[in-house]
Amino acid sequence: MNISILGTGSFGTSLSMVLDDNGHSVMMYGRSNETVDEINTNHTNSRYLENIKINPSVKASTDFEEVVRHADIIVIAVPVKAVRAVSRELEKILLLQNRKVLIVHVAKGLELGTHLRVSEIINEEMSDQTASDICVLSGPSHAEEVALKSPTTVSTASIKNEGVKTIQDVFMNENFRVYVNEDLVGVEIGGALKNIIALAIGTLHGLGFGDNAKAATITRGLHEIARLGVKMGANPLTFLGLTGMGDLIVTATSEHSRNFRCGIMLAEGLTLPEAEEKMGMVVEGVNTTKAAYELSDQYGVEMPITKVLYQYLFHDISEQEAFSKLMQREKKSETDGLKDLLENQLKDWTRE
Ligand SMILES: NC(=O)C1=CN([C@@H]2O[C@H](COP(=O)(O)OP(=O)(O)OC[C@H]3O[C@@H](n4cnc5c(N)ncnc54)[C@H](OP(=O)(O)O)[C@@H]3O)[C@@H](O)[C@H]2O)C=CC1
Ligand SMILES: O=C(CO)COP(=O)(O)O
Repeated sequence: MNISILGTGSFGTSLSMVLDDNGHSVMMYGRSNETVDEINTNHTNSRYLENIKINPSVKASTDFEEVVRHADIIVIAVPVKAVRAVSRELEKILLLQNRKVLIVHVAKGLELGTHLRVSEIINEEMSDQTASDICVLSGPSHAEEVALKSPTTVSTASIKNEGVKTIQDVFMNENFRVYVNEDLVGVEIGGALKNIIALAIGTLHGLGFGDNAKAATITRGLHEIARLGVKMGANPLTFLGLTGMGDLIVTATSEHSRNFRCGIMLAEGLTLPEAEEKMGMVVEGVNTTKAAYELSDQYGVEMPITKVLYQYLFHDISEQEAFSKLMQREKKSETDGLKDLLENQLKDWTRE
């Protein structure tokens, strides 16, 4: 098939290799002349994927119209804050070309202000005339490892449940396994909110906290992700899967993770803008912490780790204050706030 990837960052580039390996004709859209020239000439993308040779048949261009015209399937691989503008432009071009494509996005986060999930943003900007379905592809999948063909498993879900089979077929190979999931909300919420927990654990790591604290933050982090997700309509079981537990583990324990590394830099004393600047790549957990904090208020869901991280990032409370706030909360049962939600929601998802 003809597939175009919007974004020449780390993940878009690694996915271009998966798709090219699978025999598809792949074009990438990038806004930087330098990166596009490097991909076409040297078959590398040194800013985003060091020491990786990209398949020579992958082509890149700064001409958005040309890249869109190439495709039956479009992969949106830009940070969440760019998804609305890119989708709006895509809608405009596809209307001019009088064409309809299948959309799949890989962005993990929530939009600031609207709190929308990424498929909702795209759906607001695109019409039935241009998009046959809007899918997400998400799961534990660091770009650096995908590019090395290290075995990776992800899930796909979509608005109409129509395009997922095609997405599974075009991406899947012996090193890249794709599952279908019917729970779009859960898949997107798991992928977005794990970044908050990874940022928090990076900070803990940077401050020299031990493995006990990290395990506690992963476990309690998953609880609060599930609590919010379930209130938003997700299947509780999704949070035990690749896009919940799976992505949380990989992001919260890996030096590849930009969220984890950003947390370390904060613990070392860099300000948030300094840490983001030094990273030079997107740290989705920052905006998502703010959006999730506001959502937790809107849905009346307790999210103590998100709340404390929000205060630490945006209201300058010290690390010490942050962690004593978490540890000294009132006494609770471990399943408080989860049991009823899970039981009721699970019934809905298992009813035929
Ligand atoms: N990296 C990973 O391992 C994974 C990332 N993801 C998710 O994928 C999304 C993209 O991440 P990733 O590739 O890592 O990000 P990077 O920071 O590596 O790259 C972002 C890319 O998006 C481009 N971009 C930004 N704004 C625009 C815009 N307005 N129009 C066109 N292009 C734009 C950048 O272009 P420029 O270079 O010109 O700035 C760059 O090519 C994120 O939501 C991330 O959470 C998901 C799974 C794994
Ligand atoms: O989502 C990812 C791996 O699944 C990448 O995480 P980071 O954005 O923290 O690098």
